[in-house]
This record gives sequence, structure tokens and C-alpha cells, in this order.
Amino acid sequence: MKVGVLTGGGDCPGLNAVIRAVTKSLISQGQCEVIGIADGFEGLMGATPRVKPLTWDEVSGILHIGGTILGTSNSANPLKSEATLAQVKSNVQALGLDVVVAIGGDGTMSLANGLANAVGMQCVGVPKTIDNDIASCERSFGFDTAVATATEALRRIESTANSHHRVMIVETMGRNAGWLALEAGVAGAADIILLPEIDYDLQAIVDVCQAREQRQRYTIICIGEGAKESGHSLTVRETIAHSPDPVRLGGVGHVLRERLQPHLRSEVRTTVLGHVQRGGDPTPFDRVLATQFGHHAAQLVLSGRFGRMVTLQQGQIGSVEIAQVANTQRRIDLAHPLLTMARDIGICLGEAAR
Ligand SMILES: Nc1ncnc2c1ncn2[C@@H]1O[C@H](COP(=O)(O)OP(=O)(O)O)[C@@H](O)[C@H]1O
Ligand SMILES: O=P(O)(O)OC[C@H]1O[C@](O)(COP(=O)(O)O)[C@@H](O)[C@@H]1O
Ligand SMILES: [Mg+2]
Repeated sequence: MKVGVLTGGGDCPGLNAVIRAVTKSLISQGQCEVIGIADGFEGLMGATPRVKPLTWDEVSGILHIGGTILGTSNSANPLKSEATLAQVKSNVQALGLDVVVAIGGDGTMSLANGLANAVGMQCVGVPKTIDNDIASCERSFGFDTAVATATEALRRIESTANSHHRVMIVETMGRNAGWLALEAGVAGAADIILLPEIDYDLQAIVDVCQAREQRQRYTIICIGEGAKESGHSLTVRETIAHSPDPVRLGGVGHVLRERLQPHLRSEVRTTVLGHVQRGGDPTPFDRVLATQFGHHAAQLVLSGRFGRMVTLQQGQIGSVEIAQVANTQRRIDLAHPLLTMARDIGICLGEAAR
């Protein structure tokens, strides 16, 4: 078999570990020819496909390295026109690809599903994202590393908050899902955690900060970029016009600071963690998970089970139809035990007093 491998969407620690595991499994178990496609689906959209052979040697020594040796794109749109679709189809045929292993998030799975329907391109999906928002998958690799990075940042913020008796706001990524803010907030001992799933009440936050001004004299707020004040709109950093999912969030930490400062004696400061959360070497947990995912993707390829995405459900590696996860997102259920736990130990989730 001839198998293409690509990485799509925002990069994330552990991508190289998947590329290595899927390639080595396909070579050693199936004597497959494996080729890497550059910059996600973008590498198949030009007049000449941008590809390179993935040999055993090519993928050796990359397990622990962050980012992706293949490059990626989070704005490419192969579905944008009939001409682009025809170009992708002809490139796949010219390369003689039987199947493409697409390592990406919800956006990449939507494209894989769209291309299967439009031009019959066969895909096997591997879920990746620091946002942990892929449907039917309880843990995507990259998330553990991002939580560790954000937690470390919160720890550092706490010592300077304490010295200056300040209210410190730390903004995490995560798009419209609050997993990263919630887990980093709990691990980093945030006093207030604000999530996209729960619109926050400004007065509830003011009350906690004012009470802490009297006693502890500093407050740590962890806020997900997709959170918003009740009755207000999302904070958009920029809009990428040509992207199928054009909105990039970011900056709500600054918005909250402006709203909060007039009510408090303490100074308020904001740190937006940004892309530092996506960079760096994967944690051991993510290296193992990514290797398991890559290995399982190879098993799907070798057994001809195309159109499926690898998953982790109740601790077990398995797979679901890509069509089932395309165009869906996994957000925090309001009955999630971590939310109940947070409330019970006195963490404010920005909910209005009843
Ligand atoms: N809803 C969607 N439908 C189709 N394509 C999408 C959608 N959202 C994003 N994309 C495209 O999918 C690719 C990956 O998008 P992105 O959402 O950034 O990453 P991820 O795959 O990690 O979710 C990009 O090329 C993007 O343009
Ligand atoms: O790199 P960009 O274009 O600013 O995108 C930022 C977005 O990408 C992410 O880091 C990862 O999202 P995806 O997994 O969907 O690619 C989000 O948390 C963030 O909102
Ligand atoms: Mg996504």
C-alpha cells in the first residue's frame, strides 16, 4: 500500500511522535510506502503536490520534539471550489495514494469527511489538539503538555501576585471549550476559573476579589479565551477571511481587566499565554498517547478500515467514523464532576449568587 501522512490545524506537542509511530508500524508490519504531505491539506492543493518520503531513518529521533516535521496549516480550504477539489483528486491519483492518515482536530476531520464525500479520498484520522475538544475522544495528545505549561505559568504568576497584592488574570487558549482553562486552573490553584461554557457574572468576580483583598491580598483568575461576560459577546483577536473557520479568539483577559479594575483597590494585571501553550516538547504522557494513536491508525490502515478516526474512550484506544466527529466539538458538560469539585472547594466559576 502507498500511504500519505499529513498534519492539519494548529500544531501541538506529540505530532512527531504520531508520525514516527504510524510510519514505523506501516513499514514494519505492512511493508508500506509512506510519504509525508507538507502543510496539511495545503500540500495537496497546488499544481504539484508537496511531499517527501517518510523512511524509517526520516522518522527516527523525532519522538520528543515539539511541532511537526511535516508543517501544518489552520486556514487551508481544499473544499473551497470545484477547481481545488479536482486538483486534490488529481494529486492523490498521481501519487497513487491508497489512503491518507490525517492527524488533526475537528477542522481537519471536517475536511477529511468533506474530501471523502466530494472526491472519494480515503482517510484515517488521528485526533490532535491542545484544546481537547474533539468529539468521542476523552484525551487528545498535546493537551497534557499544554496543561503542564499553563500550570507552570500560573505558579509563576502566583509569586508575583502575592508580592504586589494584585489580582492577576491568566488567559489560556482552548477556543470554545474550557478544558485547558479548567485543568490548568485547578492544577495551578486559581481562585477563579472562567470558562466558555459558563457566561460569567462580573459582580460574582468582584465579590471574590474584594473579599480576598481583606485577607489573602491577592487573587489568581484563570480564564479560557472563549469565555465571555453574561450579556456580552466573544472577544475576537482576528478574522482570517480565507479560512473555513475564520475566527481567532484572544484578549478576553484584557477585557476582564478593564471591567474589573474600577471596582478594586488592588491593581489588576493580565497575562495572555498564547502560543507558548502549543510549543515545546511533549510530556511523557503525550509521547505514549501519541505513539499509541499512531500505532492504532496503522492498524486501521492495514485492515482497510478507512473513514475512521482513532479515539480514547473510557481509557481504551478504539475508533469511530470520521463522519460522526466532523463538524462537532466536545465542550465541558455542565454536570461534569470537575465543576462540582471546583465549586465544593471554593473555586469561583463566575456564577451569579442565587
Ligand atoms: N468547520 C470546518 N469545516 C471544514 N474545514 C474546517 C472547519 N474548521 C476548520 N477547517 C479547516 O480545517 C483545517 C484545520 O483547522 P483547525 O480547526 O484550525 O484545526 P483542527 O484540525 O486542529 O481543528 C484548516 O485547513 C481549516 O481551514
Ligand atoms: O495559531 P492561531 O491561528 O492563532 O490559532 C489559535 C487557536 O489554535 C489553537 O491553539 C488550537 O486549535 P486547533 O486544535 O483547533 O488547531 C486554539 O487553542 C487557538 O484558539
Ligand atoms: Mg479545532
